[in-house]
Amino acid sequence: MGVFKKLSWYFQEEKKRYGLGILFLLLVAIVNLIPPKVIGTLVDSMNQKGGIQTGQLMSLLGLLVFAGVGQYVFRFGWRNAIWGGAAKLEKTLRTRLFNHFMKMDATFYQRHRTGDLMAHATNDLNAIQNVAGAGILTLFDSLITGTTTIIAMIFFVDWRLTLFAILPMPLLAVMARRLGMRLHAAFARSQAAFSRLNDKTQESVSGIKVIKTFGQEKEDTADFDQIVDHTIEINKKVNFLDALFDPTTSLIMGITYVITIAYGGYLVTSNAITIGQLVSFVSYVSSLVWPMFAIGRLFNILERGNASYDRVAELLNEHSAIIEQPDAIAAPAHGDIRFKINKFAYPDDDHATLTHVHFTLPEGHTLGIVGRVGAGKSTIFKLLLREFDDYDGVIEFGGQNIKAYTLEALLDAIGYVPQDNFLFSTTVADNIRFSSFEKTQPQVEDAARESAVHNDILDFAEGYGTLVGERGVSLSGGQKQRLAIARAVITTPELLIMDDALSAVDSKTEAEILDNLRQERANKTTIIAAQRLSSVMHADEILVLKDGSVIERGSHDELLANNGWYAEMWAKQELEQKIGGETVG
Ligand SMILES: Nc1ncnc2c1ncn2[C@@H]1O[C@H](COP(=O)(O)OP(=O)(O)OP(=O)(O)O)[C@@H](O)[C@H]1O
Repeated sequence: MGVFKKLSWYFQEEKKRYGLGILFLLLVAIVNLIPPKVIGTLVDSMNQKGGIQTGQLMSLLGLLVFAGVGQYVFRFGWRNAIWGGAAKLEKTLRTRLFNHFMKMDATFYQRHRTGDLMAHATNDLNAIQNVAGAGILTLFDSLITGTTTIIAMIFFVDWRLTLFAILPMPLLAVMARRLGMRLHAAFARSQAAFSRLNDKTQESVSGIKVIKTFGQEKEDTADFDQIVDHTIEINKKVNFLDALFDPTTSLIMGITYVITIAYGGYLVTSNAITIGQLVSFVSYVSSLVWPMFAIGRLFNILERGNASYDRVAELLNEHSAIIEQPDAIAAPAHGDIRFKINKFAYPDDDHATLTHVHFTLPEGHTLGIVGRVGAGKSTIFKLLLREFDDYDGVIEFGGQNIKAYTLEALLDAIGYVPQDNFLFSTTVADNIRFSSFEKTQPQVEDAARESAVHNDILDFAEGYGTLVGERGVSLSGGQKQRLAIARAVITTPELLIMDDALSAVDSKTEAEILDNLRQERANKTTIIAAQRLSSVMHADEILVLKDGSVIERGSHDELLANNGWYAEMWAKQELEQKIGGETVG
C-alpha cells in the first residue's frame, strides 16, 4: 500500500476525477445487485399458485433493463475517470523524466546505460501507471463489490448461508497472490530473455554486413537459435503458471457451490429460505469471484509499482552537476576565449586527462589542436561545452567565466561538430536546421554549400526532402560529416568547434570547406581538432597535445621550423599524400 502513499501527491491533484470514478464503481456495484434479486423473485413468483402476473413481470423486466442501462453508463463513467487518470499520470511522469534526462550532465549518462534509462522510461512508468489504473480499480472494486454483495446475501437471503459460502473465498485471494508472485518472477525472467533476444536481433541485423563479410552466418544463426530456445523455455514456464489460474479458480468456486447447494438446499427444504432466494444467492456467489481474485492481484500490482516508483524517483532525485547561477548571464556569449586548465580528471578517474593546457584565442581567430588518438583534444571541447565543471582552472568567454552564463547563452554561442555524428530520422533539410527550425530553405542551402554538401544533396532522390537517419537513405561517412558541419554553421555561431570533423572527406573537399569557412567566418572564432595536419595549417595558432599536455605550439611555419612532432608528422603525411595513401595518426 506504500505506493499509494508515494503517489498521494497525484491522487490529491486528481481527487475529483478519482472521487467520481469511485462513485461510479459504487453505482455499478449497486445496480449489479438487481439482476440476481429480480431472477430470484421471478422464480418465486412462477412457483406460486397461478404463476406470475403480467404487471409484476413487466415491472421486473423493467428493473432488469434499468440495471443493464445503469451498468452501461456507470461502467463508462469509471473507465473514463480511472483509466484517464492513469494515462494522465503516465504522461506527467514521462514528461518529467524526459525533461530530467535533457537536463542531466555527461556524468549521469556515464553512470547509467542507455538501455536501462529506456527501461525506466517504458516498463517502470507502465508499472506505476498500472497502480493508478488497475491498482485503484482492483482495490475499490473488490472492496465495494465484495461488501455490497455480502450485504445483499445477508439481507436478501440468509446470514448463515452467507457465512458458510464465503469460507473458501479467501483461498482464492491467497491462490491469486501466490501464483501471481511466481508468475511475476517468471515474467521478469521472460522479460529479461526477451530483452536479450531483442538485443541479439538488433545487433545481428545492424551488423549483418560484418557477419557476412567474415562468413559468420552459420555461427550467428546458431547463437540466435540458442537464445530463441532459451526464451521459449522461459515462456513455457510463464504459460504453465498462467494456465494454473483458471482451473484453480474453478476448483475453489466448485467447493463454494457445493457448500451453497448442500446447505442452501437444506435451508430450502426446512423452509428457512425460498428457491428463488437460493437462485439469487448462487448468482451473488458468482459476483464474488472477481473481488476475491482481484485482491490477490492487487498485491502484485502494488509491489511492481512500488519498486518501479522507487527506481524512477531515484533517477529524478539525481541532480546535474552543472548548475546555473541564479543571476546567470542570459545574453549570448561572445569575445575572446581564455582557456586556463591546470588539471582536469574525469569523474572516478585518478589520472589527470588534461594538465596545464593554457591558451588565449582572440575573437575571430582560428586555433588548431592536433595530437595522437587519446591526447585529450575532445576533452578540451567537453570542458568548453560545460559537460564537466569540476576542474582546477578557469575558462573565460568574452571576459566572463563560462560558468557565469546560462547554459543556453553559452551553448547558443557555440556550433559543435562532434566526432561521431548523429542524424535524426527526418529530412536532410530538417537535420541541417535542427538547432533552429525557423531557418529558411535558402539559409539551409547556404549552410550546405558552405560545408560542400549541397551538390551531394541535389543528387539524392528527393533532394533536401530525402529522409536520412535510421529509416532513411544510407549516407557515406563524408556526407554525414558535412551534414553535421552544415548543422553547426547554419546559426553562424560565435565559436565553431570541429572535432576531427573532416577525417572522412578527401583533401580537395577539405580544402574547399576550410576555404569557405575562412570567408564566411572572417570575424568569428573557430577551433579545429584534427589528425590530418592540412586541416589546421591555416590556423593562427596550433597546439600539439600529448598525454593531455601541450608539447608544442605556434603557427604552421613556426612548428615546421621547430622540427618536433608536428614537423615529423607533416613530412609523413605529405609523403602519404604523394603516394596516394591514407592519413595515419
Ligand atoms: N568520459 C570519459 N571518462 C573517462 N575517461 C575518458 C572519457 N572520455 C575520454 N576519456 C579518456 O581521456 C583521454 C583523452 O580522450 P579524448 O577523447 O579527449 O582524446 P582525443 O585526443 O580527442 O582522441 P580522439 O582523437 O581519439 O578523439 C583518453 O585516454 C580517453 O580514454
